[in-house]
Amino acid sequence: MDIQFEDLTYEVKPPFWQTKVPSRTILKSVNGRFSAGELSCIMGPSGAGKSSLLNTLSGYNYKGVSGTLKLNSQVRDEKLFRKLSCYIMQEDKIQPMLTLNEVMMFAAELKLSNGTLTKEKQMIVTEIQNVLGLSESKNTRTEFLSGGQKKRLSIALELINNPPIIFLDEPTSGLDNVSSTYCLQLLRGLAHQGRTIVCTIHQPSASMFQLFDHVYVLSQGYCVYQGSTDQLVPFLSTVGLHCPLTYNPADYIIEATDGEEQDNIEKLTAATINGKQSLYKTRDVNNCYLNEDTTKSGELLLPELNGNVITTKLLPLPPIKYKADDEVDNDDDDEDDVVKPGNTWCVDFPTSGWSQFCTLWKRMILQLYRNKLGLNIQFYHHLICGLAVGIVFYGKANDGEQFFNHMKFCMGNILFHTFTQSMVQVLAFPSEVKLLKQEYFNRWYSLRPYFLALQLSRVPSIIFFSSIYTTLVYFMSGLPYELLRFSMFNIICLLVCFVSEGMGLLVGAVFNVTNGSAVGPMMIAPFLGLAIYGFDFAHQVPWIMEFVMQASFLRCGVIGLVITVFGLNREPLHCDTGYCHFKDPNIIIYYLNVDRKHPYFEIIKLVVMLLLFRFLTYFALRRRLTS
Ligand SMILES: Nc1ncnc2c1ncn2[C@@H]1O[C@H](COP(=O)(O)OP(=O)(O)OP(=O)(O)O)[C@@H](O)[C@H]1O
Repeated sequence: MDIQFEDLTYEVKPPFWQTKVPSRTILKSVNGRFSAGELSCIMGPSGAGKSSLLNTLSGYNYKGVSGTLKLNSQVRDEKLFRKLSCYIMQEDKIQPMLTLNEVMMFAAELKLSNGTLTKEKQMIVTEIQNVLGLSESKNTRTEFLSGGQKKRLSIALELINNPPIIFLDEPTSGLDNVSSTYCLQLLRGLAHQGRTIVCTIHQPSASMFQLFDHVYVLSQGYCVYQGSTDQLVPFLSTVGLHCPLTYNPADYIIEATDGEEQDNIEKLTAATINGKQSLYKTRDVNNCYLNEDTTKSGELLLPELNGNVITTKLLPLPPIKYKADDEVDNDDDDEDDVVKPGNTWCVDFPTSGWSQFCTLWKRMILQLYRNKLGLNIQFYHHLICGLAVGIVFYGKANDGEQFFNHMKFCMGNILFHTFTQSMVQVLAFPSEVKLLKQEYFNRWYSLRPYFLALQLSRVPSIIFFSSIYTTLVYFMSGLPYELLRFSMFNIICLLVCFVSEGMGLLVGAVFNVTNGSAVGPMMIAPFLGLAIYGFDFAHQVPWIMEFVMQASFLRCGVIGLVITVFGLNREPLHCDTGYCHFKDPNIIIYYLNVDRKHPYFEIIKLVVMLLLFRFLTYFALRRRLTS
């Protein structure tokens, strides 16, 4: 499938509050073509606009983009194009805590249709592992893979559903020369089977440069060369730029077009008519380069890696029919697309929402269970904090003289759950969002099943750890051995956990770790202020403040605990000094002006807040994934 672009402009506007900063044009009416069966690269000096062009062509950037994008000479349908292409980002974002084979099998579960048997999925996965030289590491956990293996795994994951168009941002970054060459040879082999492979590369060595069929050179947002690698030097000579024989042509053109060589940029842009003019080597009758990497027996010969020559069968590309007019999908709702018969590329999601949910849930549970260090930290955190709070308030729950300690006990428990659950998500979720963004962009699954799996996968561990803490503090503090009271105590603490987790997820969905770790506590602060406001003058709190205080889930939790601890027909407390003002628990309840409140009402409010934070997180994620 050939990609063409005409008068492509990409303009970045400053944020609305920076009124004096002008908008910036990154790509300036560039033109070009990337053909099927070729390994193409976008080159240029740093800041030339390579990543911007790749992001624009892949559909990753769409705001501020103007011009015409075509597929096989027809204006492309973006939605269909997304199904035909995949984008492998520079940073290798790979699911942690799983082995290479498991990661690939989960990807196969998500990317191959429900009708494909597990045996067949494993065969496809094994074949790709063989082709990409990953079979020896298939049982290695992804975090222990080398940089080159990670890069090949990123490619392997996207090859599972065999897309005809692959975009890669800097596939060789962070790799040594041998691994880079191996990676490019691999991509060249895949391209020569009929795929369109486009990657950006900063400055390839001479040997790497020769592996590309087609190069597109950008400088300052203009196209300064487009054509085959072997035509570059003759082309440069026509405009008076003579590349010495011993010089790497890639280095030469980058040096000749860096920011200070304005004349050269203008000359070359004019000569290529900003990409409209291209210089190709001879093609065969099928308008495709002769495939020198493919042997007659249908095997792909890959270079030697660690002493082994990898010879394997090709990953054939199925025949692809593309007729933009026929295939335009007018359904606006991404989630409800149906399979169009006869063309497997037209499936929005190859698996059902339920199947996506099950696969994602299994993957999340496995990752959670494998994260032994994380589980141990959480276990000891809850155990030690539970013991510490239990010791501090040991036997005090029955003491009529300890009014302030009773309040500290209720608030302390709520604060413990709030900080524990929210901060874990604030710190952990942003990295998961990056992974989600890549998988979502490459259409592995839709957001709804992911979100549901995310919510449900954490429930068992939150219940388990929270119960350890609450059981310890409940019994060590000396609260009555009553099932209803103990259950209510647990439920209220659990609901605070879930609301706080939701708040942490919301912050993690919107902000990165650095900003989130400031915003997270900042968000808790007003809720905390509202939670403790007015307890010592509860009957004089103005109605407006009473109304505002309802918004604090911490207050709901504290009131819920106060009523649970001192309400529900609690027996009078002990009093050793003869007179204790708060000996009767009803006086505490009255003093705090919660005598007309019921714990069930606080529970309902907490459930509403729990749902509210979930909805906000869902919409924040949706916005993040589509912006
Ligand atoms: N969203 C953005 N807002 C402002 N400037 C941007 C934005 N995206 C890109 N730029 C600017 O556009 C120019 C081109 O960026 P781009 O990342 O495409 O360059 P590049 O050729 O890939 O560079 P490098 O090789 O250094 O990665 C840079 O000067 C960059 O600062």
